[in-house]
Amino acid sequence: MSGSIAALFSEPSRGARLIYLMGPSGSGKDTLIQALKARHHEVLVAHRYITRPWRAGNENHVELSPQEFAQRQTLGLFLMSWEAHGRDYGIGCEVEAWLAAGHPVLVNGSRGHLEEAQLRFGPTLLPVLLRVDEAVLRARLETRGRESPAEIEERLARAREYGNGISDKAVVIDNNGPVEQAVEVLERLLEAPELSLDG
Ligand SMILES: Nc1ncnc2c1ncn2[C@@H]1O[C@H](COP(=O)(O)OP(=O)(O)O)[C@@H](O)[C@H]1O
Ligand SMILES: O=P(O)(O)OC[C@H]1O[C@H](OP(=O)(O)OP(=O)(O)O)[C@H](O)[C@@H]1O
Repeated sequence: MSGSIAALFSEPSRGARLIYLMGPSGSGKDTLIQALKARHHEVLVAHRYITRPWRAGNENHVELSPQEFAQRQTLGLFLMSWEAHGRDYGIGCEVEAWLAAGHPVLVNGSRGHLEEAQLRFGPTLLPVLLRVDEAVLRARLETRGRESPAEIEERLARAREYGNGISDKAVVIDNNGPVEQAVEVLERLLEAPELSLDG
């Protein structure tokens, strides 16, 4: 069945989907994406442009200074962008060309930006929410060790902000257990026939 994931990302098809992966900071999005790519190198993941040092964390993002970010935003070079935890996040406009060429794209998104993204993309956007219990999230953020205690509290407060409103609008993947379990759920989702809409 994994062949269908390879085909999904290698054979252009009309109606390619924007798979919009959300979850509070620390819920395991980067870990899930890396685990999926380890199994399926064909998966196309949009690089994020972030005003965060490229060395920080385990994401292959593009570091921009606040000035660079503001310039690109002014020039309309972001397909979508948002601010969180004192950082600016952007998804580049190149992703629109990938979708137009018939390639589905996995985007590491934001719950806070979901409404705007859905207005922009409509049914092309497939919302996926990674869910972890608060105690697990706290432990994961502390183990990650990238943020100060105050920044962890800020992330936990933001995690509570969106509550269940988002889960009603998204496919929910539980990541309280081993990440392999979450990857298998995501694989099944990607292999779902309606995802590989064919021209
Ligand atoms: N299923 C899991 N089981 C155990 N640890 C996990 C799991 N998923 C993620 N982690 C760990 O939790 C921390 C946060 O994960 P990360 O991928 O950075 O989250 P996000 O990208 O959503 O901020 C990392 O230290 C990561 O190794
Ligand atoms: O709007 P929310 O769903 O609450 O998400 C808040 C931010 O956290 C996520 O990024 P990431 O997990 O990379 O945060 P980090 O920069 O702390 O790693 C997400 O991409 C948003 O930028």
